[in-house]
Amino acid sequence: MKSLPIRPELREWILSTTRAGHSVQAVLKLMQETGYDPRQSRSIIATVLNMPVTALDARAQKPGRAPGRRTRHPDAPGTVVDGRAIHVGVSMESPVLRVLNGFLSDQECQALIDQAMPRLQRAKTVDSSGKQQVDARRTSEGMFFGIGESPLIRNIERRIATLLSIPVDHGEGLQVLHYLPGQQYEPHYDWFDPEQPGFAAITAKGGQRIASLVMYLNTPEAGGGTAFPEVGLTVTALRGSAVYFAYDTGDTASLHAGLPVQKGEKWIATKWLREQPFQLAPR
Ligand SMILES: O=C(O)CCC(=O)C(=O)O
Ligand SMILES: [Fe+2]
Repeated sequence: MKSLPIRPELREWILSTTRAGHSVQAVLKLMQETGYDPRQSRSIIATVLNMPVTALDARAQKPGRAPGRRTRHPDAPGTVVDGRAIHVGVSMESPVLRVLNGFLSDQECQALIDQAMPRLQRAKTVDSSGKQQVDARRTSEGMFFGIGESPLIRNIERRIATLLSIPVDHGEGLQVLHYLPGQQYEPHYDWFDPEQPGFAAITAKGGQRIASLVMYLNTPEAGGGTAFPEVGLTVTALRGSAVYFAYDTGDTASLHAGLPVQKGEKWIATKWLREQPFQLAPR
């Protein structure tokens, strides 16, 4: 896209208004009310705030609640699931987020790493036509466990289902990712963008994603936290803990990134949850 000349006063106004706590969507609305056309205002805001225009397109969409089932957000101070005490270390409502301490035992973390290691491949993302593709934004290696494929996986899936009060079959297969120093997962949303041409194909089974649980299987020596840049929060990657976040379609507060590992390595297991059953789960 060609860059537009932006008046310094307009640039300063956008910066000071967002710094004062107004949402980007509010800034967009104000600009349109003062006569800027919507495309032009999006492009100007994206340039000034140094963010992808696509993120602003999503902001402009009306956030929507997927019609299906929702997860229950765990309450502080925590709960006992299957005899395991899980503590809510941090709670936030926008985005809806919980840091869950003690979600996995050290043995479970190690077993997940050991079982995933021989099956790792360069991590893929889903492209706009619904196909899996290698993605430069995601430089880690990964693999998927089949739903309920072993007693270990079944235990973890049941724990997630109980804690979040959603049936096991609403989950996608558990994904394990491995990052080396310098590797990262750049800012993204886990919900699927309805404007993307592949949306219908991606959501044909299971519908929209409604929540994510990222479990940390080890503690990187430096770096590798999960950042939520819209709220200035970084969750530390700590073995056995997890971050849960839930979202509606278009919820831009759920923007998140796997920060580059600076030293050591990082292993995570991610469970994405859908609004409808995604698969037939053996129980
Ligand atoms: O690596 C992380 O901390 C985040 C991973 C993530 O965003 C995902 O698996 O969807
Ligand atoms: Fe993600």
